[in-house]
Amino acid sequence: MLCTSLVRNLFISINRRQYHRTHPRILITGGCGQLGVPLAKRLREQYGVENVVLSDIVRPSDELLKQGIYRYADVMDIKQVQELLVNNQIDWLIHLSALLSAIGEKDVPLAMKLNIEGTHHILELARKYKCKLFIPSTIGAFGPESPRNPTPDFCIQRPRTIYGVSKVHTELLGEYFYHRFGVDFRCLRFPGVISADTKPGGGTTDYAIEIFHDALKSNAYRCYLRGDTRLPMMWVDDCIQSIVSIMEAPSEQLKQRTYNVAAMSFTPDELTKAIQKYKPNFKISYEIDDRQKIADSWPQVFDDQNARQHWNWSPKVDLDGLVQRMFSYLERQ
Ligand SMILES: NC(=O)C1=CN([C@@H]2O[C@H](COP(=O)(O)OP(=O)(O)OC[C@H]3O[C@@H](n4cnc5c(N)ncnc54)[C@H](O)[C@@H]3O)[C@@H](O)[C@H]2O)C=CC1
Ligand SMILES: CC(=O)[C@H](N)C(=O)O
Repeated sequence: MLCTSLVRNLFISINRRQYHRTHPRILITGGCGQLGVPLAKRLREQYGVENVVLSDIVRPSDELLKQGIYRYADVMDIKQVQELLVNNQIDWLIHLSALLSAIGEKDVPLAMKLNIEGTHHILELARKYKCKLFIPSTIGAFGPESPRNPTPDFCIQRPRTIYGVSKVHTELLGEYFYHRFGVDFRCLRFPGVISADTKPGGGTTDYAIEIFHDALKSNAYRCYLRGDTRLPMMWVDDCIQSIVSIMEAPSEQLKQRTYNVAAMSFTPDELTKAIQKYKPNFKISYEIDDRQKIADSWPQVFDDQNARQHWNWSPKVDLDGLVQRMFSYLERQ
């Protein structure tokens, strides 16, 4: 009798483990921002609505609430995230909360607290509860001394923003936790991500989103970066696909824990020309601000050959595809 029940329990536990492997329970922090909303949508389609918990400190829209589970969690308070991890039997932790580059320079103490202390909490919880962990990094993790065209995965990194410094800290600490404690840490350095249905959160690359809204509203845009400022960019669906791909990649396929991912690079002048194919009378003017200095210290072209070779990374959308998608999404709204 005892033996039968032991065998049955063992069976249930093996089945549950297998189920969690194919249907991981996922917690996203900072999930109401530009990347979290489309990421939650994609993960819910892939692994089941009930398996994805979206968390943030902001009040979610009614539409977001309808899409699945939402919980309040401030990453500065480790106990709030811990409670969610435990109560929801989380397998994958996707940590998106951060202050981006431009907004981070406006409130350095908050950026240090959120981007550095918040990340310490997440790393500690991933270690304690053996969660697979994804934290994005950025082109902003490089600085003026880095090679800018192209910028490889491994080169000098001396960023000059608190955002960049906090992301280098995340990359190094995540890799340390992988080597020292076996935390399955995975990290991608993203270019500026372009999307139509969620707003950008205060970065240096935001112009490449704002320009479409203003093109539709007034056929004109005043840009805060010089016309020849080349930066790496990516359509949001490619960004979301890269997260799913790296999370699903078998551990032995990953020869490093932090990878560059790229899709395209363009300047405001080049983006203007691509927009004028749809709106021939569109005009751009320039009023340069502090963000120029940040952009001038960042990569112009990202070298992502390791991601392509190790886990078959391959973006789908180029500049013309991006412009076409932005107008078709925004015109429908
Ligand atoms: N959007 C982009 O172009 C890029 C984004 N990334 C990275 O991707 C991640 C997500 O970026 P986005 O979605 O664009 O940022 P976002 O600024 O749109 O969203 C960040 C979210 O974090 C939340 N948050 C702020 N304080 C919090 C706290 N104490 N506890 C919990 N959540 C808090 C905010 O409410 C917000 O919803 C960030 O780590 C960012 O560095 C990296 C490269 C490019
Ligand atoms: C590239 C990023 O990390 C972000 N969009 C920013 O401009 O700060």
